[in-house]
Amino acid sequence: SYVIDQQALITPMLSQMQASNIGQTILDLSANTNRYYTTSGGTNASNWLKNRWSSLAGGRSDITVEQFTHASWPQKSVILTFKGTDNAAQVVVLGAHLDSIAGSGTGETTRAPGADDDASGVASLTEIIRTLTANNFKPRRTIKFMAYAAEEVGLRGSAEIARSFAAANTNVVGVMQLDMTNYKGAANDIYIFTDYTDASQNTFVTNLIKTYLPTLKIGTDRCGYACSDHASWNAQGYYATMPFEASFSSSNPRIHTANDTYANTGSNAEHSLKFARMALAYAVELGADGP
Ligand SMILES: N[C@H](Cc1ccc(I)cc1)C(=O)NO
Ligand SMILES: [Zn+2]
Ligand SMILES: [Zn+2]
Repeated sequence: SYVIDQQALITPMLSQMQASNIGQTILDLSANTNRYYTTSGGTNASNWLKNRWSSLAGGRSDITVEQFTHASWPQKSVILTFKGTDNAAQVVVLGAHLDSIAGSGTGETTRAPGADDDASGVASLTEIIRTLTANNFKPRRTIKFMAYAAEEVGLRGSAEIARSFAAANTNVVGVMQLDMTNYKGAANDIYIFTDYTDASQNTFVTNLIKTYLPTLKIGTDRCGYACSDHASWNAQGYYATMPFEASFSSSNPRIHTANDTYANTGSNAEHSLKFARMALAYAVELGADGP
């Protein structure tokens, strides 16, 4: 039931969220030569994020941070879990991908900052976690934040995780993917992608934006292929949504090159902040439902 009724909790949190925090995380992540799934940079970024999210979790016993080991490559995915209070069996997932790429020959010394693709998504999730923990937020449902390994090489990290959740019959009630949130290439602010996603959840997210971010303009588009990790969850029959920075034709032209930098998105994270706020509202509204 996509009821929107958490305004008292959400509205004050939205004003605490800051673009500068998102920008700093983008810089921290893109400081690695690259975050490719087989390089030391890719492993370093995973370990750095695990530590970063662990420090945000503080000493709370209902928050855990883990690294998901992938058998056939070194980069681990990072998962932070808010265990639900009285409806913990139902799970909400918010994801972004940790890895970066600059051409098929990416190796140890290849420069791939991946500031927009997808440090911007991981940084948006990080600002949500910071805000939720700062407000001692406790959801009724379990909420999992995921930074996937190996998205650029075939959505491989999210595919393994989504398959393992399906195999365990985990009741994931909804998934949101944030991949590329900081390049405002088109007229509208947030584009809801309609392929490999769920129509009724897309409507819910549209209503969240109208409720909590009423000045933002909403567009829709489609990729025409499985263009990010939401497709891994969709493939397992889970409801997914991917809000995206621009229309397909106007998306960031510098991705997958050494020029996908924070500076090339204006050295600010104002566009990402819209996505972080929308995704916080998604997490809190969906996380608020009882059994
Ligand atoms: N394929 C996607 C990039 C991508 C995704 C959606 C759109 I619209 C344009 C470009 C990718 O590289 N994800 O990491
Ligand atoms: Zn990419
Ligand atoms: Zn991406």
